[in-house]
Amino acid sequence: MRRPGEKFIRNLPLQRKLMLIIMSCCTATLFVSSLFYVTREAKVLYRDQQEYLVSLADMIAKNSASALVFNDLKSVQDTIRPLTAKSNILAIYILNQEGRLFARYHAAEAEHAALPLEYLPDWASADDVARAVQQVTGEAYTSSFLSGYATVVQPIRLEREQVGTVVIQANAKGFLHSLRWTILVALGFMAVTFLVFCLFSARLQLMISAPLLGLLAAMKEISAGKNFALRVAKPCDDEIGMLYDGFNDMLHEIEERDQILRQRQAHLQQLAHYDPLTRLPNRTLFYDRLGQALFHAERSHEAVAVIFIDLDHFKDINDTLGHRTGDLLLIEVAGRLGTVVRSCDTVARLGGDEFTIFCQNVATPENAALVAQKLVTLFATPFRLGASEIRVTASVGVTLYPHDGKSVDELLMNADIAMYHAKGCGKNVYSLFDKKMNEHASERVTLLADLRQAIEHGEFVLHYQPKVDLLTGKVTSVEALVRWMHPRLGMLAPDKFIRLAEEGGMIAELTEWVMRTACLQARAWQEANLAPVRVAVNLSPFHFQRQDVKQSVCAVLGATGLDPTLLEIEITESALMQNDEYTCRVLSELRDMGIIISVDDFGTGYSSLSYLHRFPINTLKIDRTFILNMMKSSEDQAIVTAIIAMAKSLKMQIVAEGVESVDQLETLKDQGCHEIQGFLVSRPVNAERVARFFTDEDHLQLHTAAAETLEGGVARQLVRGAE
Ligand SMILES: Nc1nc2c(ncn2[C@@H]2O[C@@H]3COP(=O)(O)O[C@H]4[C@@H](O)[C@H](n5cnc6c(=O)[nH]c(N)nc65)O[C@@H]4COP(=O)(O)O[C@H]3[C@H]2O)c(=O)[nH]1
Repeated sequence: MRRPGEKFIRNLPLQRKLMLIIMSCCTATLFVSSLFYVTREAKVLYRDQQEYLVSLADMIAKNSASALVFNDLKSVQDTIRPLTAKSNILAIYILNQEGRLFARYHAAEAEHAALPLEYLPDWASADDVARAVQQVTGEAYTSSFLSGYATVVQPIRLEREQVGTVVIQANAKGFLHSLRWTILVALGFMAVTFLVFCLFSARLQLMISAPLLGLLAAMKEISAGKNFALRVAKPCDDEIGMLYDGFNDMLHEIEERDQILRQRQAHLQQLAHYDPLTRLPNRTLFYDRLGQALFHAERSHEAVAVIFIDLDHFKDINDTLGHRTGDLLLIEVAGRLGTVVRSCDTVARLGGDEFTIFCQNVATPENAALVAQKLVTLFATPFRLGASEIRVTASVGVTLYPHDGKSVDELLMNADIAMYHAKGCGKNVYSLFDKKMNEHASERVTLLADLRQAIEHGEFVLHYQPKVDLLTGKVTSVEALVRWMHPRLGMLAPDKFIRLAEEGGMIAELTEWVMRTACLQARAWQEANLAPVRVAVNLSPFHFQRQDVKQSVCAVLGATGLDPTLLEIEITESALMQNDEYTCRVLSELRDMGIIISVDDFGTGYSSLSYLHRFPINTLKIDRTFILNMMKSSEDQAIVTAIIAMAKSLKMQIVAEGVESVDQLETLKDQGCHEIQGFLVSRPVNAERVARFFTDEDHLQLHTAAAETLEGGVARQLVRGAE
């Protein structure tokens, strides 16, 4: 337990503590040395006094011994009289051999009550005198000195025989006087030395405490200003100097860590608020800024336009040209978007190929539309990425505060809906938000829920479209195309729900159902003794993102017992490019099993024709848009010619999709296309109706003849009537 004084001392400032220590030590030393000095001086004085009295007593004893023997009082008195003139001698007593008072002499000054022999009468008995002398002798000199006098008792001897006793009593005035002076000198010395010590200790404590206090001041300054770049100048080379070195080292360390911390904080700040790729504000910062802009707009009654931009077919670019190119494109796009808006507006990247912009103080919806149009036009110029040039378009959705919505979430949702609307309108356009779009959006949500149920309840049917060999006119295979028998909306085409199934994560289940049904159907045709017909099934690119494509195909083949050579798998160009190595491996394995691999919608993607040979592809299906336009566009005609030539050189089968007219058929035939698929032969029809095509009839001859003999429109109706 600490004592209160200890606590008080501990809490004293350093300077005071040092002063206290130095002064305590000095005072104690002074006190002890002065005490020693005074004691020693007192002893010397005392001894001098004593020796003086003893020498007087000896002298009296020597001079009065004979007179005492002869009882010569007068001689004795003569001997002692001169001594009594000395100021310090109070009384002298001579006792004879019997111990009785023989002679006495008192100093002239006033009686000294303390003298023990003073009141002894002259006739006092020897015993009384002896007792009085005994009492005097018994008193220590010291005490008698301190009590104001001193007494010396000396025997008077004559030839070794004691003939009397001399008692001298003296006052201690001289001794005390000298002692006082000695004490005064000691005190004076102490005072002067103390003063000198004070000055010295003040200086000394300053020498010790100043560097420490300097360090303390520097520490306070650093902790107040957080300026870790500050350094303290070392005042000396002792332990305190080492403390300064340590302090500086520590500051250096802290400064370095502080710098790293600041850099990391800045980096984290950047990561938290900015998109690392494009350096545009990210979703968090955009939400924050838009929130503030809306707050400001509400107070100043201004309108704010929120714009959602989504690149069209960006995924295909990523899949076919690689993610590096995709990233470079996004950076370029971000740069271009920044050129359209004012400095007070914000361009952000929400993720993927989605960008958002808000423009403050938009006077009218027309102004917002103007900005949106500018944004769409931005994409008219191709993007130059290194050596290659990429054309990409964007769909833009615009919504207005406060007209369309008041909150950040609402506005972004509206802009998103408007953007989807623009995509639905054929992409590369902008669309202003309309409340009706919301209805579409909610319809989409309802349809998604319906789709989930449809998969559970099996509300799908397959239609089949034949592919016909251009040389023999016979059906080579049929493509299975799914339809949804919606309980409320009737039969829905795949474009109404395939994307939904992909986005809703249901495509794998749906594809498996399609594959199983198509394989079962092919088996059924076989069992009905029809010529073996191959069925082609579409595999979604999303399906390829799962790592079990082969497994699910094998499972279906195993379950249905269909010969793998009677199964064809159609995948789009983008699926082919998506995961190069994996896709290539899976397709090779499937082809090794005898399954035919076709590339669907060929020509719409970004695949480099030169590396097609690396994939295990049997067939290329030229996209129907080229077939549709080839009779009017020489460019499309050239593309079709090039695809056919290239496929031939790679020893691939060529199928032209969407053949509707005899002209198209003839042209394709002339160019050496192998097969056609299209309304000219048949629309997709149910299993029962498609089976009619599995005879040996030359379907091309049939349709061509019908088309040639009748007027174009009627001919087509007839041709389609075959469905
Ligand atoms: N204008 C015109 N169109 C023609 C002609 N001949 C055929 N078509 C249409 O072209 C589509 C051919 O299928 P696709 O290119 O694989 O394109 C398919 C395919 O990509 C996808 N799809 C269909 N069924 C499935 C499926 O089971 N799974 C997956 N993943 N996708 C499917 O939906 C797309 C559209 O299918 P459908 O609406 O059945 O549309 C079919 C067919 O009706 C023609 O002469 N003129």
